[in-house]
Amino acid sequence: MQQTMQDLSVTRKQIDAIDTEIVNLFVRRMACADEVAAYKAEHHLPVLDRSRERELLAKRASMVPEDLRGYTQVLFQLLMEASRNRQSEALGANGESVERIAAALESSPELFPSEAYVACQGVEGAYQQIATDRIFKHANISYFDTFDGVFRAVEEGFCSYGVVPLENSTAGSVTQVFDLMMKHKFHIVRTCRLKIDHNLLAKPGSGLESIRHIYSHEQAINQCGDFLGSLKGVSVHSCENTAVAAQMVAESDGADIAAIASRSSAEIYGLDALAKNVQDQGNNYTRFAVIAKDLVIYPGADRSSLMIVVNHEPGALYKVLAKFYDLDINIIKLESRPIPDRDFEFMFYFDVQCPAAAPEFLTLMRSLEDACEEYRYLGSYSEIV
Ligand SMILES: C=C(O[C@@H]1C=C(C(=O)O)C=C[C@H]1O)C(=O)O
Repeated sequence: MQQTMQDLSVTRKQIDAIDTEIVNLFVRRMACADEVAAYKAEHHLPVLDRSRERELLAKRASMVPEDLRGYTQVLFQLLMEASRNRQSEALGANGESVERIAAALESSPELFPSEAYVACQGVEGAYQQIATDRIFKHANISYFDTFDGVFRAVEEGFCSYGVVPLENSTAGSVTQVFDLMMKHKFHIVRTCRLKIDHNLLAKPGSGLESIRHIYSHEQAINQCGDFLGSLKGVSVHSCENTAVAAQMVAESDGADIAAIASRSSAEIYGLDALAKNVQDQGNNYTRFAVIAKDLVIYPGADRSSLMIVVNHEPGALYKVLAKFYDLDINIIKLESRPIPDRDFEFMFYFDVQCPAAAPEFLTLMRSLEDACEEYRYLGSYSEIV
C-alpha cells in the first residue's frame, strides 16, 4: 500500500511538472491570440475563422496516437474557444445578441405594464384569458381562432402582447406553439405558471349519465385521461379551445353534450359543473408566455429562452450542452421539434436560469453564436405564479 502511494506521488510530481509547462504554453498561446486580435481589428476581420479551426483540429489530431485523437480534439476545441472569447473581449466584439441584451437592459422600463392590448386564442373563459388577467391589471383582450393568429397579431403590431401556453405539468409541451415559434419573430417578456382545475360543464338540467359527447382542447383532454376513461359510452372530441367548447355546449340544443373547461367558463356561459377537478393530477399547472415584438428586459429577469439549430454531426448538441455546464448555467427546459422541410433536422428550444445581466450569461450568448448553425435569443424575463 505504502509502495503504491509512493509511486503515485512520483507520478503526480511528473504531472505537476507537465502542467507547469502546459500553463506556460497556454499563457503564450493566449498572448498570440491577443496579437491575432490586434491584427483582426486593424483589418476588420471577424474573430472566428472556421476553416483555420478545422485545419488545425485535423493536424493536431494527426500528431497523436489514434486512441488519443478524440481527447486531443476536445482539448483544442476548448483552447480555441478560450482564445476566441479573449479576442472578442479585446475587440469589444460581443456579437449581435450581446449588444441587443446590453441595449435592452439599459433602456427597458422599470415596471411591467399594467394596461395593455393583448392577443389570446379562444374566447372569454379560456385559460389564456385567466393567465392574461393574472399578468396584467387591465388587459384589453382581442381573441383569435388560432395560436398562429396570436403570433401574427403581435408580429404585425395589432396587439402589443400575446399570451400563449407553453407546457403543462401533466400533458407536456404544447408542440403547436413551439412549431409556430420557428415561423414568427417575437420575444418573451414574462411567463406565468397557473394552476389548472378542469370541470365537466353541461347545460343546467343535464345529468352526468345522459352525456354522450364531450368537447375540449386536446391538451385538456390529455390532462383528464383517467376521468374520461372512467365514463362509459362517451365519445371525446377535440376542438380549438376549452372555452370555445363551453360556448358551443351552451349554444347547442342537446342535453347529451358537455365540455371540459374552466370554472369561469361555467359562469360566463351559464353552464353547470357536473364534475369538478376532473384532471388526473391534483397539481396540474400550465406555463404561459407573454410574447412581444421587441426585446424588453424588465428588472428581475432571471430566466432566458433560446432557439438553436446545430449542425447535423455527431456531438453537435453535446458541444452546446457542454457550454451550459462549463458556465454553471442551469437548463430548466429543453424541447426539440423537427424543422419542416428538412430531413430530420431539429430545432432545440432552451429555457435557462440565470440573470440576464450576469457575465456568464453574456459569455454563453457570445460563444453560442460560433457554435450553432442557427441561433435565436428570445428574451429574458421573470416568471410569476
Ligand atoms: C487565433 C485565431 O482566431 C480564432 C482562434 C483560433 C485558435 O485559437 O487557434 C483559430 C481560428 C480562429 O477562429 C486565428 O484566426 O488564428
